Amino acid sequence: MRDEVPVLTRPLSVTAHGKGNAVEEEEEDHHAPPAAGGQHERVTMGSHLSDRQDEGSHARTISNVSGVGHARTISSVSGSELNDESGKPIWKNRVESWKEKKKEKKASAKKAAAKAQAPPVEEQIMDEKDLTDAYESLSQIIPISKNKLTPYRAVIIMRLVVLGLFFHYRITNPVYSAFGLWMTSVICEVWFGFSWILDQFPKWCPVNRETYVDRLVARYGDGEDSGLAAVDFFVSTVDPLKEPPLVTANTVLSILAVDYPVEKISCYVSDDGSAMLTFESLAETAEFARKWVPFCKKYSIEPRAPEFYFSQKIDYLKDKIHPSFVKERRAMKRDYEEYKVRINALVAKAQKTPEEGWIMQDGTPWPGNNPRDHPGMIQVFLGETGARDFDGNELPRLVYVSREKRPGYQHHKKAGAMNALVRVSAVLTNAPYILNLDCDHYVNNSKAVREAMCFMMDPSVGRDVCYVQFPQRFDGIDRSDRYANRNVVFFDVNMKGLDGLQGPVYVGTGCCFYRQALYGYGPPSLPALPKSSVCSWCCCCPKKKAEKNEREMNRDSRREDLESAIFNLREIDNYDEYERSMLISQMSFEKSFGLSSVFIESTLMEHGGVPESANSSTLIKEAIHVIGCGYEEKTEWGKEIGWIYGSVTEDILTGFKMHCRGWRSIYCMPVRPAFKGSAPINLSDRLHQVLRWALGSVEIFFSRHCPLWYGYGGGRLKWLQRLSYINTIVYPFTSLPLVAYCCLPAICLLTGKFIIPTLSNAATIWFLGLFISIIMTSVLELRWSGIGIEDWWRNEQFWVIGGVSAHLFAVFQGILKMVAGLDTNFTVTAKATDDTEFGELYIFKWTTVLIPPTSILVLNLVGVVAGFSDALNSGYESWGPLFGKVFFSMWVIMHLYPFLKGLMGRQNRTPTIVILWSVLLASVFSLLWVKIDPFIGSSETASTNVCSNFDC
Ligand SMILES: O=c1ccn([C@@H]2O[C@H](COP(=O)(O)OP(=O)(O)O[C@H]3O[C@H](CO)[C@@H](O)[C@H](O)[C@H]3O)[C@@H](O)[C@H]2O)c(=O)[nH]1
Ligand SMILES: [Mn+2]
Repeated sequence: MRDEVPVLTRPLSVTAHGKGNAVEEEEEDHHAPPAAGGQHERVTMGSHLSDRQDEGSHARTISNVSGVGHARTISSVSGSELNDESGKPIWKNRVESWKEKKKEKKASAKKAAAKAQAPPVEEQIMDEKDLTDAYESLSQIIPISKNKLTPYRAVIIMRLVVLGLFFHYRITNPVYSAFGLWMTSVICEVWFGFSWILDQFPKWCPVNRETYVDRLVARYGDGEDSGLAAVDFFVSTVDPLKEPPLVTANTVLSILAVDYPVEKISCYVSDDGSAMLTFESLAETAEFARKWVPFCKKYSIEPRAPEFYFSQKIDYLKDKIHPSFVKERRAMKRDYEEYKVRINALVAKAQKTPEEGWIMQDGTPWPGNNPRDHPGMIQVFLGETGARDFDGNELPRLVYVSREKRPGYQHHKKAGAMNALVRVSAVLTNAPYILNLDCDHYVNNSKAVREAMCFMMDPSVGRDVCYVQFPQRFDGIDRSDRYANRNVVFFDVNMKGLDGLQGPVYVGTGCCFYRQALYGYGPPSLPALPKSSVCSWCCCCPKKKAEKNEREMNRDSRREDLESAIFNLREIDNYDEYERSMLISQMSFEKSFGLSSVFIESTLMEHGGVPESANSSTLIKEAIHVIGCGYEEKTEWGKEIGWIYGSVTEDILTGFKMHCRGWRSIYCMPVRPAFKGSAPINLSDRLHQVLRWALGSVEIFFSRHCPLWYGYGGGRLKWLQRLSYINTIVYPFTSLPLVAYCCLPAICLLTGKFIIPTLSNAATIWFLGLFISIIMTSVLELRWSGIGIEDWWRNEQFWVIGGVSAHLFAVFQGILKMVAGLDTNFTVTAKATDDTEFGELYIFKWTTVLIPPTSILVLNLVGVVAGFSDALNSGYESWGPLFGKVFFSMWVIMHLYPFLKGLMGRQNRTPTIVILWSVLLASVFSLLWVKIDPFIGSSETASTNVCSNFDC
């Protein structure tokens, strides 16, 4: 057979299979050593597209070997031989015997279980201190000092009290001359107060953590035979034109060079666009990695993404730098430039699709020519059996995966892609941990995996940890971070707060999962819930909730069965193939996991790994099977298992489900950021990103997973954690009162009315008190979190900008989607490619999202002008109330200022024009105002108000 198929010098063929399309043929001796002088030999489990002639016969073979066929054959076998004398199925006996054994075990393990019941943070701190004597723990909670936290909490309580008194005052003192305005403003204020509570209280007990990476090595060893757990990296990419291959390549290279035992790392790249460009550039990247990885390891360089490494300035005069390093670095840089040229050539070639579609280098058409209708494709590069690096060492396995897509099948965007990877990786490598990254998030700290393992592999911490989330950090953001791209307040304040509760939310990238947690089970140390313990506090538990609870119960008992299966597989050495499959199908795992017994079996292996007997060609076939477009039909994928579908922010939903099951997550912030990504820095792209996130939240709000009502019966979500999840899904709705509130000052200025009546002494105190407590909470928050005031202010500004534009649109789109079933598409955020520094910042695309903030801005500017001209006309006594209103209006304008800047584009180019226009507009309006003045009657009443300068 080997003679018939030409030996590939470039692995430009892929394994593709599906619905009678191209069917692959396995290279029989794939374990053969790399071809002599095969500098390009990178195929490991690689395969060739079949000889067209025996396609038919081969297709039959496949369906015989694949899990589907297998399971079917088995279930048709008559049951007699599988039953014992009493007619009971053998597997059932085994389950029972196992359950008994487990009971015994449980009694002895009770103590341990009691301790593992996730004690509150304070206790945990104590515990950990005690434990340091017994053994060195791999991480520690560093509590925030009492003298920072206590005043913070005191001020929060104070603010809450003052807020109550303030509302009391506001509601009992209506402004009859402007009742509508007053009413609107009070409603808005009540909503703001409510959303403040949602935002504030989850930050009640923030924590910091510290990891001890060297202790990890001390405990588990390093290198080939260390006890470190394996990790499967997932990288998602969809559109090589928006997500440049070079960006993805850098991510991949940084993963392959990560500081971790090589055979424990695999990198799966999901190509949702089925682009030959992505595939070919991955092949180039695998080749380049053979030079790049040994270089990184030899000199311990950081970061290990070449683009970012070489753009760093290094000081050659530092004494530590070795001359050989300088030489090699220069050579490496040249190699990288050449590699870049090759990638760019591929990109250039890919700009125009040939009419007959893409042809691979071996002359066969690219199976993915139609991205909406193509077979699943898999190609393995490097790895155990593949090409070695230039020093002769093994490299991590790199797998290209493009899941099957067919018209009429939902593919569920990123979540669907991730789930396909979960299954492929389970079949091929089955690492117990999964680390997922967006294509533009490279590994910035080569110890990142070790950092995660400090939690995951620590028996005192890791048992109930579903994931370790790292903060998202970014490159290439303008120094002042005009549009709050860094999201510092979220990543350094809110997330630390959540870490003190049940753990940070999952943000879609830079997150290391425990694979078992993705399979829909609860944490191991929590017992199955007894029926009575549910709803201990919700006395009015309706029937529906009880039903839900029951479902949860069933899951837990199913888990028991699953565990029994694990037990069986381990206890019995010479178990029978048929019996095993019987066990699996009988226990209806297929209903949740789909029809792949290979995959289901992999889920039974808590510590990962593939069975040694497994033959790589059957594994590849099975891998193709599990990325089929119909695989998830009538299963629980996306509902209970894996990444959860139903929202464009699949990340929030996925993390939420895990927390509901009682898992906890960990927030890990190494000093050197673990991962770094890019963010859209121009206004329009940024607003669209925020729009998508907000839309995702609205989708969750209207779904069955709404945190307001989901998961009470049997759920294990802590209530402050729930509050925070509620906050993440209701925040877009704050846009409605926000728009109203931003228009109010302008309307007041134009009509001469005001929303606050004459102030009494008591009222002045409440206003002052509120004002001061707001400032104080912010200041104290800055103090414990260590973020800068500028970051905080940018966040405030962008909260208003996003609120009156993107969030508003998200609310309407979300409602439209729910009512009319209109679907919105996932617009991938464009990644920065512009070489000029911050050139992106000034790109300006006009979109409808910009209309509301522009109108609000203009309205307020006009209001201020009108107010002044009005005051000029009416004399001295009207200046008092004017200042109150102008202050109010300025508050809005100040918040929208970055937006104004964005509208103006590059400042040093267009200032004159803009100034001209604004002067023109302003004078036209003020002149008009003086002439017409339609509100002359009402301004009399307004002028009697002695209004304050304090507003909120
Ligand atoms: O059909 C799709 C669409 C997107 N993606 C990938 O999803 C990732 C995120 O997309 P991007 O456009 O970069 O979105 P961002 O707003 O930058 O991403 C943030 O927000 C998303 C939720 O909306 C999360 O999924 C991301 O992890 C998080 O970084 C990228 O790697 C894409 O390649 C797919 O794989 N398939
Ligand atoms: Mn992104």
